[in-house]
Amino acid sequence: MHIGTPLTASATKVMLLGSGELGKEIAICCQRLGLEVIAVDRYENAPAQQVAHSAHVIDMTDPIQLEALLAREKPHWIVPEIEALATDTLARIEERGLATVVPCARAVQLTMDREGIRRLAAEELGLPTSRYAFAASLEELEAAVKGVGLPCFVKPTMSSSGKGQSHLTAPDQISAAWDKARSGGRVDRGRVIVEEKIDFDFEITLLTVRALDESGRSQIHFCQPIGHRQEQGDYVESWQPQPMTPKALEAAQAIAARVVEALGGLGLFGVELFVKGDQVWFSEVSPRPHDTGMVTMASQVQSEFELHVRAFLGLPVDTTLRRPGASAVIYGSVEGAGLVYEGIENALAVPESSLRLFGKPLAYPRRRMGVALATAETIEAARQGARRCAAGVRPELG
Ligand SMILES: Nc1ncnc2c1ncn2[C@@H]1O[C@H](COP(=O)(O)OP(=O)(O)OP(=O)(O)O)[C@@H](O)[C@H]1O
Ligand SMILES: NCC(=O)N[C@@H]1O[C@H](COP(=O)([O-])[O-])[C@@H](O)[C@H]1O
Ligand SMILES: [Mg+2]
Repeated sequence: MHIGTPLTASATKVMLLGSGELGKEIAICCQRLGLEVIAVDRYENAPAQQVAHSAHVIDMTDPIQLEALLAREKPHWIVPEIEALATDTLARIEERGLATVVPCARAVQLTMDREGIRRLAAEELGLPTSRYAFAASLEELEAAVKGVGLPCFVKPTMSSSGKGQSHLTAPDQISAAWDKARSGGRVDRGRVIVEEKIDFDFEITLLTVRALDESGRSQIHFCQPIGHRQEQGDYVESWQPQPMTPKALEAAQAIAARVVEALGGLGLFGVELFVKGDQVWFSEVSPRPHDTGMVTMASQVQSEFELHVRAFLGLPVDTTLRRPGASAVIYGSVEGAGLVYEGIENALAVPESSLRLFGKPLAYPRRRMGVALATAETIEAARQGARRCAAGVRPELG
């Protein structure tokens, strides 16, 4: 299928690389449009694999395994869902015209690595970011922290959801931060980024969609900003819309548009920004739906997942907010296999609430196992609703 033409019987195969909670919703949206979904992940029975036509378990960072699977399945679209992938393999597949990588291989390559996206944003595009430096040894890290200044963050160059991340307030924490970054990322590349801590009023995810218009030209669409609260580098609560000054919104949209245009391709991007008054800093970007954007399943006419799928298929998109909404994370709380949930009747008694329990086969206390969603007349009421709904759900070992 060529982008912009109706779906045809000859191009209907989507391969998801990563099959977590975000992939599960992408899979459902693809299936609603009649596509075949092949869900791939590093472990069996991952959330998207439970709703896909077929599933594979491989090490997606291994180019040989990934290439062999792609050669066997021959998908028309490859939809990366996590960062840790053999992205050079994806670039080769795209170059040879064998499949469309969503949004494009370059965007996936640049964003999998904090160094790639940070250098693009700060050095090539000249966008405002925190001060930063990279380090490849404990000695280099000590020098980098000195240069950037305290307080700061140390993060593995390849990681997400706060994995391997440390917040440093004193020099004697540097060595522990180095060890944590090396062991806690999804892939140890032996390299870390040090970032100055930005003293923001709030942080947002600006979901930005690059889609085709009726004449086949690409166009940028923005969702309303999503506010969120993070603990230990991982999101615990999000809401939409996040009120901000017209100047800050304008700056946020200008930054997001520049980043998304520079990355290229069709799809939805989660642009993470820090805001203080009218001032906005670029933090990072996901070339795919964002965890904080799960709120859009309740708050928007089309969720971030539907927008992603529509955009890469060349279909029309609508980013309209339907009603103020919020999401609150449900953690595993316990460790073990086969989690069951008590209290769902009470949780769902919250007006305008709904649940997404992901079905991850294995729980541990800080693993995200589900989210509660709620809408209401006001943002505050929606946040309260989502929190109450989440608190009502009690994960237990079955
Ligand atoms: N330079 C910074 N200044 C202030 N806060 C920061 C900075 N870097 C990270 N944080 C805080 O830590 C959170 C997680 O950081 P970041 O987004 O870089 O990690 P991540 O592992 O990519 O997480 P995710 O995959 O969930 O986006 C941010 O949302 C923010 O709350
Ligand atoms: N911030 C990125 C993010 O939220 N990614 C989501 O978490 C899953 C991994 O969860 P797991 O670590 O519990 O397997 C990923 O597959 C994706 O859906
Ligand atoms: Mg982030």
